[in-house]
Amino acid sequence: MAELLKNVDLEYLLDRYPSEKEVNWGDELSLGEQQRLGMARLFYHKPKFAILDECTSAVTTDMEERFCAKVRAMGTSCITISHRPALVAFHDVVLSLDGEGGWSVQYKRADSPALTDSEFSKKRSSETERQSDAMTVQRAFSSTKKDSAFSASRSQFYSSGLIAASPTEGDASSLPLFPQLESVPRILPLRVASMFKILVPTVLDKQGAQLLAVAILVLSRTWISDRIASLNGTTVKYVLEQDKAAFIKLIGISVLQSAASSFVAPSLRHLTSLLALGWRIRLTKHLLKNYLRNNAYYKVFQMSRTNVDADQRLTQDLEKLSSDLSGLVTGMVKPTVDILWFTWRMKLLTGRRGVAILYAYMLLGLGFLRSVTPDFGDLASREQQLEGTFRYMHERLRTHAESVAFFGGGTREKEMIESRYRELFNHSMLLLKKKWLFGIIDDFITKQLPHNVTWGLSLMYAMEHKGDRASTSTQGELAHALRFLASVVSQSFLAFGDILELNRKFVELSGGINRIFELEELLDAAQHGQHHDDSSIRSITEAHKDEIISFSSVDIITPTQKLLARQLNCDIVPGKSLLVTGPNGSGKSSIFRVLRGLWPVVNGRLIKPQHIDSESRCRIFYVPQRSYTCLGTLRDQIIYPLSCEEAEKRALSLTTEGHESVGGTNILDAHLKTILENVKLLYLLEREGGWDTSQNWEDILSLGEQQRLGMARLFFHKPQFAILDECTNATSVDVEEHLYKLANDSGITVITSSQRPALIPFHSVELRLIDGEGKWELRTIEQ
Ligand SMILES: Nc1ncnc2c1ncn2[C@@H]1O[C@H](COP(=O)(O)OP(=O)(O)OP(=O)(O)O)[C@@H](O)[C@H]1O
Repeated sequence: MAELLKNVDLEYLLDRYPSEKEVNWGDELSLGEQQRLGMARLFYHKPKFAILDECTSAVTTDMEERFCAKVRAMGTSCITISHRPALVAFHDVVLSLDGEGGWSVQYKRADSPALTDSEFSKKRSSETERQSDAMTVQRAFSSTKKDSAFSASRSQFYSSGLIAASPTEGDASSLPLFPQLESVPRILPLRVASMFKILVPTVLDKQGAQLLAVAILVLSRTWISDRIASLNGTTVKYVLEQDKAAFIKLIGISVLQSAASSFVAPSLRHLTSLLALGWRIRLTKHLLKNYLRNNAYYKVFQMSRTNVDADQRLTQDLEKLSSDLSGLVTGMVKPTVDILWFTWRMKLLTGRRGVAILYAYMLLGLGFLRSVTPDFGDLASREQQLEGTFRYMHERLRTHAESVAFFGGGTREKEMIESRYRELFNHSMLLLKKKWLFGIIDDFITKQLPHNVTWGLSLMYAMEHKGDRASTSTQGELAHALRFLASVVSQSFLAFGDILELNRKFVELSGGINRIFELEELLDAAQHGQHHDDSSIRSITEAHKDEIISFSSVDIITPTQKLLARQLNCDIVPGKSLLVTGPNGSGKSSIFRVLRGLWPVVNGRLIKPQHIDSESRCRIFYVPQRSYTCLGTLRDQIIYPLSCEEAEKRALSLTTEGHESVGGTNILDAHLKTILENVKLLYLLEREGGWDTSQNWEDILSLGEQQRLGMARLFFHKPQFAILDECTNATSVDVEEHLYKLANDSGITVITSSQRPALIPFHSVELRLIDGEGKWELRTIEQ
């Protein structure tokens, strides 16, 4: 394994991750590192044929060359999809598709005539834009036919002068600490208190009124149960006395009571569900407020020490918590009211002695049950966590379905999913077993044994009852009282059982509360951390001429405390674009993370214009390495992160007065159409059926198309500074140059991370990250 990693220059990963601990590789490795790991996988499998689909677009040309040479030496035939003309030297056949049904095959044979420049230009005049894209690689193929090496890179035509460099030595132990996202956990009662503040801020609000209605319905249900219990006893009395008239009257009352009971039970269920829904909305709103502010979602996933499954907590856990809570309201009010009510009834029937016996039994039972109750809170919380992991595995498969299918990795994925499922299954089995065993004891103490107590109390009542036992009326009275007593005692025990059940529910609920409020505290910490970081970033919001991005002695450090650039000093002024270069994993994207405020400035000073100016225009816009398509229409893809209304307003503000009658949407669409034309994606508009088509854009657009859409987004926002993080590496060199020219012409100062020499002419300054261990150099690019 070490040898394989050495082949792809990744041996340092062995030191960085010495233990077998599971790491979120997608988050912690740069794209170039991931691509190199992919190549290591290829060297491990040594196949006869390899399909390489733009899989080295983020590594340097040198490294790519080495890979190709090694794959050849292995005897593997490659089918490569690439926009890099340099790669054609390693291939014998080129298949060019023009995206409009046309294709051509060129063989690398010494006797096959190469297309001359004049032939290319002749061909070009009859080409559509997309066909001309396809010619780039063909041209490169023709020109490298006889060379085995790469053509000289354009970089050699540029000279450079040193402006600044990293200090030579540095003390690793004096590195400032990367602040981790951490919260001080609060104790459960405090968490419960803040939950109630969110759920029921005042009795007069909607949820307060619903709570009150639930309490009233519960009270009436107890009263009706009492009436029914009393009627039960009276029926026996009238049957013994054979009093027909009284019996019919009783039936009438009973029908009325049943009707009331039928109204109360479903209404209570309905109100409980309403309450749960209302609470879920409140809690979700409360959490989302902080979750989606100041990039807290990013910090929770990337910068917290613990693995927080925020998605699971915000969805399923929240739903369970709110329904459990609303269930608890009825579950709590009912047995409390029942116990009080029936104790009073009991006292009337059996006096203090009966009540004392009942309570003595209840307290003993409760004490015993508490001592044998397993920790259902922890068990339930662990179950929710395992459910979250299991769902995450399926989500990952959905996101990476195509890559997994290309690898034929179904069996391996099945194993991984099954191992998570087994964990969940085993835990659920354990929980079920504990619930079953506890249920047996619980049932015995709260439901079965109490019969004996009932009998004891009945005997006590009968012995104390004075009267002529031979007379029918006394017998009827006694029968009535005994049935009533039995009902009262059994209702009391049911209530007692409910109270014991409450104990279990409380413990379970505490698990849910802990999970949700742990997230709430982390989000809170993320918000406060943000303020703290901001204080070290001085945002300049003065006149235009002062707008500048300036790093002064800023250490770039990863969350795992690895130094990438020591005391970086670098100024970016409008009109002087910066090119950031360096090997994979040297920290190019990390500088952008610090600049965008995702990672904190741990020391030194960073000056940058405010992200959004007073006219809500973006000053610094970021086009990421991994393209992002949002949910929504084609229009939404370009105007993201603005909403349609905001974009229309902006389009209107850009136009002259005469256009106002045309309408915001039309003006916006006309503007967007020009942008699509510029990034050579106009065909999408026709193909997808207009601006309002909603698609799963990530799946239906190729990577290159997604990258061009990303650039269209940049041209729509037209910021002062644009951070372009290898965001055009899946497009052809021609298109890439065209896009950079457009950015230059639009007055956008770009800060680019790229491995492509062709982009050098578009920049004035180069920041070289030399070894990914802190060394850097700032150089001018002289053309
Ligand atoms: N969230 C993180 N936690 C820990 N380490 C990280 C994290 N993100 C990046 N790194 C590490 O920091 C180093 C620099 O990463 P960065 O993404 O800045 O590289 P890069 O120069 O942009 O690479 P590439 O050319 O491959 O895109 C890498 O070694 C990477 O593994």
